[in-house]
Amino acid sequence: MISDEQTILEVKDLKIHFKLHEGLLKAVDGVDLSLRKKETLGIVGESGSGKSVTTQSILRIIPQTAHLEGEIILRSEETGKNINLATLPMNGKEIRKIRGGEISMIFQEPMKAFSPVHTIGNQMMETVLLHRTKDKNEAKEIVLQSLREVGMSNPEQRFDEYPHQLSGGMRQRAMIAMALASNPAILIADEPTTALDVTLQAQVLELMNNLKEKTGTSIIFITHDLGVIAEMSDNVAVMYLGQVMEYTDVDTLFHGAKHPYTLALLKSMPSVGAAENKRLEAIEGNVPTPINLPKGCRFFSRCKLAQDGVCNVQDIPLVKIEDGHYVRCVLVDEKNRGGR
Ligand SMILES: Nc1ncnc2c1ncn2[C@@H]1O[C@H](COP(=O)(O)OP(=O)(O)OP(=O)(O)O)[C@@H](O)[C@H]1O
Repeated sequence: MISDEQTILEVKDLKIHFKLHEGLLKAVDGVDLSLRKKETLGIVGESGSGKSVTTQSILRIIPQTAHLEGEIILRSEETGKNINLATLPMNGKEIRKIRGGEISMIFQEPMKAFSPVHTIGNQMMETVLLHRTKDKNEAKEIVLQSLREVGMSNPEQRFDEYPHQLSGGMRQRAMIAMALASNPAILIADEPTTALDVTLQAQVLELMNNLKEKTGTSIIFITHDLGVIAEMSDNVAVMYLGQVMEYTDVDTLFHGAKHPYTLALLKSMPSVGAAENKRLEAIEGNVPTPINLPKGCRFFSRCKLAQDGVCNVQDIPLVKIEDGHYVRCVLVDEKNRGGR
């Protein structure tokens, strides 16, 4: 994965396991990611692939019962230091300063971000006073400016309103305004538009892209929707059962993907302007629970190309097949070597 002086976040061999009665659930099992300045990294995969747990671990908001291993290195511009977020105490001062400061998060459900009993303005003020300025007048100006930037009509009035008084779309905008008011280096967006109708979704995605252009914030965008990936991402990590199966730039994802799982996801995606009779192929079967998984490729049980004795013998590494393009599949790896 590209890692250079532009890299601001690096996740190395991240593992998040939960001890359950049924066995060890490996929600995330050896994930590497890298995020550069001004980059949008899309993370895509079916439900249960480990997208949320991966990104929640960056902010250390996973349950205390989770066992976390690996490194999450933030190259902090604020302190000029490399900080391993994986080793910070979960509710310590350092991570609390980073949460909502250098790294902000937005969710599918804005009510998760807001408390119902405080006004939008007060909640945003609290964030700004904690992370940007101690001056109340200046903080209020920053809050109003953020509300204006996300296209909120009548920001002065919105300032004094409670979250439930806003429409769904406006709440989503308010949540983005709150996340950006602290001027974060990184914004993590976990399915922020999934609950919105198509028009609102397009508006919110455009808004995020515009704000990113303006502020230079890097974004990690989680979705199960490849259409959204196309709209938002520079690079993409395709996840399945706690592992990155393919990692590449967005053009290569749509025009030169190699992993059978990525190809299956692409075939299951309705494409705009496609012939009406184009058949969509759902991926057969369900994502298994990641407990007591057999050796070998995680996608083995659902892969149409799977070869017994080849794909299920040993764990498969993520292999670089070209600059910036990584694939976790022995068949692709063999073909690639043979082709040289
Ligand atoms: N607190 C928890 N305790 C036990 N298992 C968990 C916990 N949180 C998540 N998991 C399991 O970890 C795996 C990954 O979950 P995660 O929510 O990260 O997937 P996801 O790709 O984000 O899915 P979705 O798109 O549905 O949010 C799943 O098998 C899930 O059941």
